[in-house]
Order: sequence, then C-alpha cells, then structure tokens
Amino acid sequence: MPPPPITLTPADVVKPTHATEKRPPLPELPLLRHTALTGATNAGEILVQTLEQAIDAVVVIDEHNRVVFFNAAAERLWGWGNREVIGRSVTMLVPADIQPRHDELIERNRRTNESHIVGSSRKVRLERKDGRALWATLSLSRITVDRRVMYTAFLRDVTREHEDQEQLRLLSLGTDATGNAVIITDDEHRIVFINAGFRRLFGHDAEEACGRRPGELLAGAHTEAASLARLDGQQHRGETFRADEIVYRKDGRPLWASLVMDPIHREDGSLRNCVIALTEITRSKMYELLQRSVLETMIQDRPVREVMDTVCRKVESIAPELRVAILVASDDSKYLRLLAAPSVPEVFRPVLHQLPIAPDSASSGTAAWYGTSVEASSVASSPAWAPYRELAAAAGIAACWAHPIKARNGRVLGTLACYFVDQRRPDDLHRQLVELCAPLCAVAIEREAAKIHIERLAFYDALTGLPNRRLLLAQASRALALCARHGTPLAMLFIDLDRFKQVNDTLGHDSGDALLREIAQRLQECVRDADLVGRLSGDEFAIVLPQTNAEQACAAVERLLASLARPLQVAGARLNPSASIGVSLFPDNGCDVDTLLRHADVAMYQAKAAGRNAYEFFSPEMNRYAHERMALEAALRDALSGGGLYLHYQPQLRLDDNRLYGVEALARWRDPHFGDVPPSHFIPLAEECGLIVELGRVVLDEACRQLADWRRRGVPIPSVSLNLSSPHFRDPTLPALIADTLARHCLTPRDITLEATESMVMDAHPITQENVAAIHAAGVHLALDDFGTGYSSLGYLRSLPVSELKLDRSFIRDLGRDDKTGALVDAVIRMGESLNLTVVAEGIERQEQARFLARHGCHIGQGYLYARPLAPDTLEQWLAGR
Ligand SMILES: Nc1nc2c(ncn2[C@@H]2O[C@@H]3COP(=O)(O)O[C@H]4[C@@H](O)[C@H](n5cnc6c(=O)[nH]c(N)nc65)O[C@@H]4COP(=O)(O)O[C@H]3[C@H]2O)c(=O)[nH]1
Repeated sequence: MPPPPITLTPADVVKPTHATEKRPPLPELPLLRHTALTGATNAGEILVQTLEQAIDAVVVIDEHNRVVFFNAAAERLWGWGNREVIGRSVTMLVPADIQPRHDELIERNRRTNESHIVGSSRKVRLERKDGRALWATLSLSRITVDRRVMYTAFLRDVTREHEDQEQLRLLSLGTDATGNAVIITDDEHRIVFINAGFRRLFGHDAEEACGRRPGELLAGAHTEAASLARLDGQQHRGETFRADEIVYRKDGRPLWASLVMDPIHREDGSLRNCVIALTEITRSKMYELLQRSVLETMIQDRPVREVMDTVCRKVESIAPELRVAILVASDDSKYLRLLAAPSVPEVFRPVLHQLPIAPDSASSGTAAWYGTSVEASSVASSPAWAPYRELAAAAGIAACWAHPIKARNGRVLGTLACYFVDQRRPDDLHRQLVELCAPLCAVAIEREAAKIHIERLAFYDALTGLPNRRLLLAQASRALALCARHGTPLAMLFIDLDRFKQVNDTLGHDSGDALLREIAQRLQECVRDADLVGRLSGDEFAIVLPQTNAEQACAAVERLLASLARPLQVAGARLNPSASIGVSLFPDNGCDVDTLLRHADVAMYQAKAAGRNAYEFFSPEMNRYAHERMALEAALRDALSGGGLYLHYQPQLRLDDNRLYGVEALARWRDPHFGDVPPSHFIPLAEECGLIVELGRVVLDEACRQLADWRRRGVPIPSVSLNLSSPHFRDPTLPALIADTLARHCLTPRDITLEATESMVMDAHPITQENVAAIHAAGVHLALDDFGTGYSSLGYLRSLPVSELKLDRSFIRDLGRDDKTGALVDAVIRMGESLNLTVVAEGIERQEQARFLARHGCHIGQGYLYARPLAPDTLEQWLAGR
C-alpha cells in the first residue's frame, strides 16, 4: 500500500491565480519573519524566490489548509496554475479516493502533532489536473507561526521510477516461477534482480549479484574477455540477443549456457530493463563441440592419435583443470598403450606407454580390468598407485579418475584418464564430459581397428593369415632386388594342392578350409626366417627362397613335399595331402617376380601332369607348352561363341535283343589352327579356365535340337544322354536351364539322361544337392558315369536319385582276361540289379565282352563293337543299315 497523501492547508496571503495568467508577485510570507534570514531587508524575498525556483514542487498551506504557496515546479507537477490553487483548499490537490483519509491525518497532526506524516520522505500518489496519475516523493514540514500551524510540502516526481519498479516487480514475479536462470538488468545494465533458478544454478545471492553487470558476474578464470563483454554491450542495441557462452558459477565451475537477452522498453521507447534467461546446455553443447571436432578429424581421415589428441584438447578447453590421457588396450587385453595425452607432463608418459591391465594398476589399468570408472582422489595414498607415485608427484599429479572406453558389445577398448593437480574427485562436469567422450573415443578406436583390419585384409589372406598375392609379390620384389644387388640366386616355388577340390566337394568347405590352414602352417614351418610364404588363391601357394640355387631349392622342395604328405584328420576323415610344386630360378628363368612366378606356375602344371605329389623345374620347353595351352584356351573361347564345337552320338544297345536303347552325345571340336582337339584335352581345359558351364549349355542345346530334329523326321532315337561336369551341378540355374531347353525343343524330361560322376553327385555343396533333387523331381534320368572307379558304397548308392550305372571302360577292357575283373563286373551288375538300376557297360570292343555282360544280366552295352561316336547323318545311315 502506498503511504497516505498529505493535505496542505490553504494560505490566505496569496490570491488565487490561473496557470495561464502571469504569475502574481511573490508573497511576503509570515513565516519569513522568523527565519535565519530575518533582519535582511530582502531575506524573505530571497527565500521565497529560492522556493519558487526549487526543482522540487513546493506547496505551503496555512492553518485552514489553504494553499498559500505553489511554486513553478508544483505547477508542472499538477498542471494547475498558481492562481487556480492559491487560497483554495489543499484537498483539490489530493486524489478523490484518498481525500477523507488525508483530511483526517492532517487534522490529527494539527491537534496532537503526533502523526508520522511529518518528517520522513514517502512516496505518494497524486492526480494531475488532466486526471493522469502521478507518483511523487513527499517530505512534509510543520511550522508554527504565531500559533498558526502551517505545513510545507516538498514533492518530487518519481512516476518513472515507480513504474520501473512496478514493472520489475511484475517481471520478477513472472520469472521466479520458471526453472531457468533469469537475470534482470536496469537501463544501465546493472543487475536488479536474479531469480531462484539463477541463485540455484550459479550460487550467487541477490546481494552479490545486484548492482553488477551480468558479463562481469558470469565471467570466470577462462572467459575470453570479448565474449561476455559482448553480452554487456548488447543491451544498447535494443534487440533480442542470443548466444551460447561458457559462464562460471560462483565457485568457479564453468557451465555452458544458452543466453537470450530481451530488452523491455518504456512507453517513450527508452530501455527500461533487460531480461536475460540462461539455460544450461552444457551436455548438449559439449556433445556438439566434441562430436563435431572428433567427426571432423575422422572425416578428414586423420590418424587415430590425432583424433584422440583433439578429444583431449577439447576436454581440457572445457575443463582446464584437467589433464587428459587416452589409452588403448592391446589386442590381447593385457596392456594399455598411450594414444594421446597432449598436456600430460613428459615425465609421467613412460607410465602410460605400457600400463598393465590388472586389478591394481593405477587408475586406468584398474578401470580397464574391471570395466568401470576408478577414482583415486589421492594418488599418494592409493595402493594401486604405489609403483607410480614418484613419477606422478614429479608430474604434479595428485588425483586421477579413469573411465573405461567400451565397444558396443561391452569389450573394453581403452580408458580415458583425467589427472588433477590437487586432491579431488571428479565433479558433474567432468563426469558429463567423460561420458560424452568415451563413446566418441570408442567409435574412433573401433574405426581404427576396422581400418587396420581392412588393410590386413588387403594384404593378408584372412583364412591362413599368410601374406596374399599382392603383399607376397611386393616382398618378393624387394628380396629379388637384394639378390640381384648381391649377385645371389633366388628360387620361386609355385605350390598347388592335389585333389583339393575333391576334399572341398566331398567333405565340405569347412574341411577344405581346415586343410588349407594346416598346409599354410606346414609351409611356414619348413622355411627359414628370410623365406617368404604367401597364398596366391584357392589351393595355390608360393614360396620365395632368397639366396637359393637349384640344388638348395631341390632339397627345400623335397622337405616341403614330405611335410605336406603327413596324413591329417579333418572332419573325422583321414586325409593324405600332397602337392605339385613348380620351381623357377633367378636369374636363369627370369629377372622379375612376375616372370618367375609365371614360370614356376608352368612348371607346377608340368608336375601335376606328370602325376602329382611331384615337382618340376621350369624349362623353356615347358614354357612353349604353356603358351600353346594359352592359345588353345583362346581358341576354345572362340569355338564356344562362334561354332567349331559339334556333337557325335554313340549308340547304346540292349544286350538281350540288340535294340537301340539311346545315344550318348559326345562333344567334338575342330579348330582351324589346332585341328581336331580330343575331349580328353579340351574338357579339362574348359574346366580349368571356367568355360565348362558354357560348354555344357551349348551341348545341351545342340543335343536337344538334334533329337527334336530326328523326332520330326521320324528317326527312331529313344533318348540322348549328355555329360555334365561338377560346375554345372553347382550352378543354381541348371534346373531352369534344362526345363527351358527341353521346352524350347518340345521335348520331355524323359528324352534326356544326364551323366555325372560319383564325386559330382556326392558333392556336399548345398546347391549340388538341391540341383540333383530338382532334376530328379523334374523326371530327368541321372546316370552314374565311370561307375566302379570311385568308392561308392551300396548304402550310399541307395540314397542317390540315379536310374543308371555306367560301368567304366577299364573293367570291360580286362573282361575275359582275368577272373577277378569278371567277378567284379558281376558284382556291379548284381548291385545295380538289387537297387533296380539299369547297368550300362561302356567300351565294349569284343564279342566275348558282350557275351559275358549279357550272360551276367547287364542290360545295355556301348562301344566300338557296335559303333564309334558318329556324326548325326552317319548315325542315321548306321541306323538305316541295321
Ligand atoms: N577305347 C574305347 N573308347 C570308347 C569306346 N566306346 C566309347 N569310347 C569312348 O569313351 C568315352 C565315353 O565317354 P565318357 O566316359 O563320358 O568320357 C568322356 C567325357 O567324360 C568327356 N566328354 C565328352 N563329351 C563331353 C561333354 O559334352 N561334356 C562333358 N562334360 N564331358 C564330355 O570326355 C570323355 C572322353 O570322351 P571321348 O573321347 O569322346 O570318349 C568317349 C568315347 O569315344 C570303346 O569301345 N573303346
């Protein structure tokens, strides 16, 4: 409540005037006779003039409450002219609603002189002539002259201050309720109010804060002078200002705040207050800053040490009391290695180069061991720090806090250590910082590990750990250069495992992989430290033997073959591995690595052709042969795309009545340069150079086309059988290809039989099994080719979806010459009989062979005795001639 207004008593010594009229001459006031100036002739006049010109409004009332003096400032204050007021009751100067109270107070004071209205200054509400409310400070003096009690009132207009205060009161009421920290400043940007949120967040009370500038209050040890000065300077612009700044609490701890400064203006447009709202954004800001800087360095593909260095420096810029180190765990998780510690004193760094990960290994080693944060608020008294105390003391480290850096799967990748120069524990900011940094460090460390892994993959074979072709050749080039400089020889060995494909096909890829790992191990064991071993591809390895001549190479190769030949157990099967090795020599067989490797490869082929588990040294003849082979491969490619490949058909007859059972389609190739190339040459070549699938497609299409043509022309060919290789069976499109080809030529699945060897059908590869099942389900017959050369068991045969057994030519050849073969052939025929399979005997050349087979119940025969493989028209003539 504002204090009650004071009433002035009108004086009768001055006649009323109108404000617009000229001011009347100054009165001679009775009271002047009793002033200190009494005696001076013009003393009264001086005093009256002084009062008249006073800045404050002066009103004097007489004992009847009439206004007897009303100076110019009073006229300005109320808007009443002197003449309108003088002689009238002072009540006219008092707002109507408080007049009764006012009159009562004056009366009481006149009677008792006890009222508090006299003396002290108070704020009162007034009403101007134009009805506008005003606020003024009032001080009232009571004077008694000749027992007449008069009052003099001095008033000063404080309406503006009052409104400012009122505004501030309302603002404070509004802001106190918010959770944010709020500062209100006045028009000079001095703090006039801080809310509860500010007190809570910054720890200052109102007394400490009020009167200071915000920039000054919020600055701390590490504030950049310009940043907060900017804040203090902004208010004059009269616009909303936003900024994110590091500000400091009373206790010196920094925090990141988002500042929004809103100016509040008076009606006349002048600045009244600024409201500054501060929201703590420490966490998000730190995250943004750290993440940005770390990501930037990572995007630039900077080394991990540099990324970590950035992290340390950023953390230290936010919390300058910290010295930060980032350590990474060794692959075996036994040690921590130093990655970055830009501000950790040099003297302490040796500790961080290889810190054991153990339950009591300073703070970092312990944190990595347990996978949790570890605090040592006093390094001097922490037992885990005992071995490092002296170095810590020398480095000025008094306390440490270490936090594990973990991968997403929880594995400890390293630690982030914070060192303090005084004995203390980490505060909230430190914890927040570290919690933000640790995942960033984890990303950077994992990324580095992935990079190393990728680099490793680029240079090392993932399966065996041996250098891959690229690295081996690079290492070999260096070794070769050294040998060339010193004039010493070098041997290059090309090693290819024998029958590796068979292991893969029959025992599965895991077994194949296990075999390769074992071979790699054995190769490494057999060589000297200076020798180089690498895996070129699949089952091919190479070894470079520097300073090795032909004789020494010979010894080394024999040692290798012996070692490789040691039996081993894989997936329950006993394997007897062997390899074919080709050797080339520097300088005789080449002066660069590529040539030496190529020549060793040629020699290896020669060794393989010579009967496996053998080695060959390169010779120029071999080279010629290899070149021919390459030329043949190119010619085969041409033949497959542009003709030159055709089919012959060999009849298959029923042995009981000599009727035609079917024909076997056999591929033939006539090349303009090489002439007739036998299948025994070009089929393996097609398999080796990846052309066999295409060859199969061509044969299937041509055989079906021919059969359809015969059907159309009434040539009585019951069916055609075709040879397939194992890559066909691993081709997931094979069933669709067969169905499509048959449909295109209007044939049915029963019109063809597919011949496959045992190992092809027994291939453990899932696609092979799916294909065999799909082909069988479609109604296409499968024949087991070269039967008897493998190791098929009766039990296994039963589970195979085959309908024919083709008895291998080698059995038929010896028929009639020795009894054992006869017994064997008979057993196979019985086996087929018991499994309800048609037995087809291949390679019948003589009558007695045919008779034996017929006698023993073999159904079908094929061989030169009846006909050689024939061109289609010759076959037609053969048929017609029967
Ligand atoms: N000594 C002797 N040989 C006889 C007699 N009767 C038939 N032959 C020969 O025995 C081979 C039978 O074919 P194969 O065992 O499937 O053996 C075939 C087969 O494995 C493969 N082959 C032929 N054509 C193709 C084909 O289109 N695709 C695939 N993947 N392999 C084929 O090439 C091998 C050799 O084929 P060819 O040289 O045509 O040899 C044929 C045939 O001419 C005989 O009474 N005495």
